[in-house]
Amino acid sequence: MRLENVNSPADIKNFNVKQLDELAEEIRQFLIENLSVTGGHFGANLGVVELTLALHKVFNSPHDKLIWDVGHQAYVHKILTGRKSMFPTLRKFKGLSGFPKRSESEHDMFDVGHSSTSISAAVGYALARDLKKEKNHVVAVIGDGAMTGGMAFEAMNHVGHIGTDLIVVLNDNEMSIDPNVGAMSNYLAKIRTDSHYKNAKAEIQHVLQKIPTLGNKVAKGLERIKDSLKYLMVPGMLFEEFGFTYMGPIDGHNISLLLEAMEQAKSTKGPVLVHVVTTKGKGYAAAESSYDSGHFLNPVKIETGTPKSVPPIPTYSSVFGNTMIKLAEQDERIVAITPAMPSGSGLLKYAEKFPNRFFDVGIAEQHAATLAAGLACDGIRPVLSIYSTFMQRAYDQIIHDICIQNLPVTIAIDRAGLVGPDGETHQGAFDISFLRAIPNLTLMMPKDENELQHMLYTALQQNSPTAVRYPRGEGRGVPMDEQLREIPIGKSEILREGTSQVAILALGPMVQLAEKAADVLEQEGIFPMVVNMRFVKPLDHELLMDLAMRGYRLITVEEAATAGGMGSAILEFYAGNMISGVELFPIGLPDRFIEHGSVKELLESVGITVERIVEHTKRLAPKKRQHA
Ligand SMILES: Cc1ncc(C[n+]2csc(CCOP(=O)(O)OP(=O)(O)O)c2C)c(N)n1
Ligand SMILES: CC(=O)[C@@H](O)[C@H](O)COP(=O)(O)O
Ligand SMILES: [Mg+2]
Repeated sequence: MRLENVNSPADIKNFNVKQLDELAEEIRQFLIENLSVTGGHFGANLGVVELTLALHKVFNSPHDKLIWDVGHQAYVHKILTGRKSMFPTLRKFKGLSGFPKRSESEHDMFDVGHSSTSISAAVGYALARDLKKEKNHVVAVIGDGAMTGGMAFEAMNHVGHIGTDLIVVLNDNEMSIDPNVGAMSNYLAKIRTDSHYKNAKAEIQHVLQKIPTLGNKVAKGLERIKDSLKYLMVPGMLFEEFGFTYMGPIDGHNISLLLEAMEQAKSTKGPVLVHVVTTKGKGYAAAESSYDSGHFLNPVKIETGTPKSVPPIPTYSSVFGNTMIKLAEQDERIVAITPAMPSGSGLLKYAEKFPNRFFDVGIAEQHAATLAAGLACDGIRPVLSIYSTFMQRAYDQIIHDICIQNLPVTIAIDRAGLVGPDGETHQGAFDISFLRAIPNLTLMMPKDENELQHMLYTALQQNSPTAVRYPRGEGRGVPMDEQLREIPIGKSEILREGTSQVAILALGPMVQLAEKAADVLEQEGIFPMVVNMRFVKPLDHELLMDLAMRGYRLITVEEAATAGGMGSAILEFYAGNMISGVELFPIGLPDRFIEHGSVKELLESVGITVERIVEHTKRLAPKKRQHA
């Protein structure tokens, strides 16, 4: 067993190829054993075992800087940098993060989780090195999916301009979370598969150099031929035109070829791109073949495949996907757009049914939003399906391209609220705060999966931008109405009238918490009003006015940043209408980034609990007059 003696990159520096291959198999076994218990990004990590070994053999982390893109494939990097004993706590509360984090290790150069940031960060490190006149290697490891992200091209454009020494390792496995899409993916496939590309570059350059330089005219003509030959024959020309020296494609599971390539990259001046071809899920058949090789929550289930005895409670995403099918059947103007998350967003069945009305644009949230705007300008009803956290990438496009033009775009915001194990980079904490300030935009959230389908239907009846936010995971298991109905915009739903002059104003799944708190309070003689707020914008002004006039004290509960959230909006409403003296206690996410863990643990850690709602409702409820 070699792995037990590997606790830092130094421990593999003297390994030969055979020993590294043996270690690779032990690491694969380690991943399978550990991830079948903890879950995590299984396929991506199985695919980079040899690549990560080669990187840590050739480069000297942390003196040399290894920067991971998206970072979900950095488990092997963590195993080699002294954290293998922490894997039983992977993605657990207060345990090992699923992504590189500078606070976790000196070998983690950049906190990641959102795609396509690695080359920009690497340029930063390279320029810092140059400014300090230091000597080290900077390596960005980016996947073919992440390479479809615009930021990657912004960074390559800059690198090509400054020409600093930088190595980009492109890990090409033809997969994003789902199969990769786009012209970039097709381009890479061509390079990958065309055998004659293998040594074309060397041969071409050898032949071209042999041609004697003749008179000016002929030379110019030859130059043009050389260029067109290069375009035809030399792989990676796209990257060469960005100023990179392209090397590849290289078998990403052949350690000796990888070592050779990394050594060559190390000794090449200027920007270098090493194109490595791997198989996602390598070494675990089910992960190699399955769509969901992006991340298995528990690979063991694949083998046992034990169906659950009780039909599972549908997830919000699956209800979204099923509702999209229903709506699209009724209205041929409807199309669905996803930036690279078809399966996660519940759109696979929809895509099968309506292939011409489904657009997976790759990791390109900005393009996805403005694409929706363009479609809406010309009579189409686009539904932009996007995770709350990734929507942060498209904020300007939502303002500038969708809302200023007041276009009928529906934004289906999935993963709104805490997502749990993915941690700080993925919590859907901020969308209420950054969306509700935008004029023309309607923002609503259902209390359960049944109300989600009605809200989606309602959104598509509007002629203006409408966002529906809903959480990750299962709904409440409530019955689903057959007939979809329109919910009056800006109208909340009073679930319990109550009699105690205190109201709990809850948003989305927080309604469930509010009702549990009301049950506890009623045992103690306090009968709060419980409201399913439904809308963050526009608020139910009539209800809020009525509560103020009747002297109600208010508790707001939202699984979103308190700063700028629904509670803030209500306070602004009262202030803006010069209504003073309304006591309101906002319960929401605190002013810090929320780490990884289960949603239940995280809610408790931030005080979004039944107990805290009870505590503050009791504090605010008017005291009963003691009878003499
Ligand atoms: C901005 C952004 N959009 C979407 C995602 C979701 N996401 C995580 S990994 C991934 C696919 C990355 O594919 P690739 O870079 O090829 O890595 P692989 O999983 O194939 O190793 C996506 C779309 C993200 N992390 N960030
Ligand atoms: C790494 C990444 O960004 C995605 O794989 C993300 O982890 C998916 O999240 P869900 O599991 O909520 O679909
Ligand atoms: Mg990939």
